[in-house]
Amino acid sequence: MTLEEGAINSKLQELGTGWQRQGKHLILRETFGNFVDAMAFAQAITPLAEDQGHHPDLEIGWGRCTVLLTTHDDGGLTEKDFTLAKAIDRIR
Ligand SMILES: C[C@H](O)[C@H](O)[C@H]1CNC2=NC(N)=NC(=O)C2=N1
Repeated sequence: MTLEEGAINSKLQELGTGWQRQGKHLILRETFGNFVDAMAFAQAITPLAEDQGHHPDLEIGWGRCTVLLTTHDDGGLTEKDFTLAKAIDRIR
């Protein structure tokens, strides 16, 4: 079940700095000093996603890893996206 606007805005405030809401996505653009660290960040997210059965779209380039969260099955933002975002915050 997708979250209502008010719930999305209040949950967004509970997340770490840098998370942005764009339409049906939560987005985090992390930067690094090299490609290896960007890849390592993506790899560190892997077990969190597997544990939660919820998977981000990741875009990796030199010095950057962009995390996009949405619940494809429901067509928008759900609790699952915020739960994964919080877990990602703990490994930043
Ligand atoms: C069958 C499987 O559990 C589902 O397709 C899950 C897997 N991971 C998922 N991840 C995300 N981000 N959205 C989903 O709707 C989703 N669905």
